This record gives sequence, C-alpha cells and structure tokens, in this order.
Amino acid sequence: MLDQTETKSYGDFIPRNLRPLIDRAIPHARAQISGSPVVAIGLASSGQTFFGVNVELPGVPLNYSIHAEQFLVANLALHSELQLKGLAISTNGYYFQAPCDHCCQFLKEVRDMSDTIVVITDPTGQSGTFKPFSTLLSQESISRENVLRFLELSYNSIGFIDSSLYMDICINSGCNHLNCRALRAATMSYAPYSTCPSGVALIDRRGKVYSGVYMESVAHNSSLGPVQAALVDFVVNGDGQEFKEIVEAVLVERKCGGLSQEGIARMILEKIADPDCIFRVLHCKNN
Ligand SMILES: O=c1ccn([C@H]2C[C@H](O)[C@@H](CO)O2)c(=O)[nH]1
Ligand SMILES: [Zn+2]
Repeated sequence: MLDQTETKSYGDFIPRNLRPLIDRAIPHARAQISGSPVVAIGLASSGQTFFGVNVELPGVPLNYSIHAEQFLVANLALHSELQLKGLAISTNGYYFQAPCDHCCQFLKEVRDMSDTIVVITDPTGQSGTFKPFSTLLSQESISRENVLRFLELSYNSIGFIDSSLYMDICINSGCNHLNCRALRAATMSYAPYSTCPSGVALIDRRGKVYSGVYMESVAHNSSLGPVQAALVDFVVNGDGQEFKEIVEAVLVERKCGGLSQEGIARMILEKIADPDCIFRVLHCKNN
C-alpha cells in the first residue's frame, strides 16, 4: 500500500523519484477489461504526493470507468487537498504520458490547474520535459470562470425530505454511520452546473465505511459519479478487497430537473457489489 502520509520523503517530482511510486501504485489498478493499468501521481499543494489508478467495472459500460487522473483528484478530495502542483502519468514507471483528453477536461475543474507541471517523457523514457498543463489544452475546450472549483470547500445546504430520517443523524461530524457519511458527502459534493448534489457511502463486510462526493465537469460526460468517487475511497483504504465485499450502500441526492444518480448507482452496484448488497436512496431538498 502506498502510504499517503510518508510520500513527502520521495524528493523532487522527477521521473527517477516517481518510478518507485508508480511501482507501488500499480497493484491497486483494476484494469481487468483493458489489461492496461494506468497510474497518476500528483504533487498536492501541501507538498504531499498522492496516487490515482484506473478502475474498470466489469459488466458495466466502459464510460463508467474511473481514469487514473480522476481517481487522483478524488483521492486529493479525501485528503482535503486543495490544488495540484505536479502531475505524472505512467503505465510502467519509465514512460510518462500526458493526461488523456477526457481527463484534461475533468482536470480543468481544479483551481489554477493551468500552472500545474506535467512530467512527460519520450516513449523510451530517455528524455523528458516538464510542461505546464495549460499547454496541453486545446483553445476551444470548455471552461467557466466564476464558479467554485474541485477540492474547494463547497457546501450545499440540503436536508432530507423525509424529516424522520433526522432521528438517526449525528450532529458530530466524525461519525461513521452510513446515512450520516452519505449526507455529509452530498453536502460537500461539487455540482455547480446541475445544482443536484449527491454523495454515496458504502460499507464492507467487515464494517468499514467509505464515501465519495459527486464531482461534476462543465462538459457533463467527464463528471465523476458519486459511486465511483466512493469506490476511490474503497480502493485507497479497503486493503485490496474485491468490490464484492461491499454489502450496503446509501445514495443521498437532491433530484432536480429530472436528473438523478439513482439508476446508474443501482446498475453499477448490482454488477460489482455483493449480490445481496442493500441499496438505499435518501432524497434531499434545498434548506
Ligand atoms: O490517460 C489515461 C488514459 C487511459 N486510462 C485508462 C482508462 C481505461 O481504464 C484504460 C484504457 O484506456 O486506461 C487512464 O486512466 N488515463
Ligand atoms: Zn484519463
């Protein structure tokens, strides 16, 4: 397991120092469909280094896969990081490639991403450059200026429609109840374009809880769904368990304009979680 707290000691953000990190992150990738594990290593604004890996979901359409770059951003969110100073993507630790176009669009949602340094090498890994992320983007790619960004403290003031649910919701924010964690995730989720926040909490057979916040992209299709975001927590903190060990899941969402995460969340969990996984949906409204 790549320990997220000791990575500061790896030195400068250069290929030689990144290789051991890539090697240690690769076993976390779940690439059963493509057979191509991908790792993204990110230098966060705190100075700590984080990883992302690609996660493919057998039985689920390919477009619900989690890219290594998306995983990295969700991992930064789990660790309350605000920005990405450096980015390196590799399949083998030798050749470092640019983020894919889909992820460039996703990454644009991170504040000051244009200044992020991306490590890129030639295909032999012999020579490399450091390029600002802005130079990788096409001029036309969609962006919006005056909105909050990924990883910033978004706070959606939402509450359950069914007020009886509050009987079991904790005021204290450190608890691990499934409903509480899913409500907190939805509250912190990033949905400036649809204004439909959502969050998911999962529990494994051993009783450990994981959660994830929905992360929306202005280009819509490159958004990261709340189940996928919670799966990132599961891959980072779940000790390598299979998704089949997920036995219960809660989605908290504010449905608006007919938009809902429920159908996709249920479809993904039916395919990957324990066949008897309980799935509950708790609906919210704006406070
Ligand atoms: O930049 C990239 C390109 C591809 N992939 C993943 C998606 C899929 O799981 C696999 C094959 O494309 O690699 C990434 O994670 N990042
Ligand atoms: Zn990608």
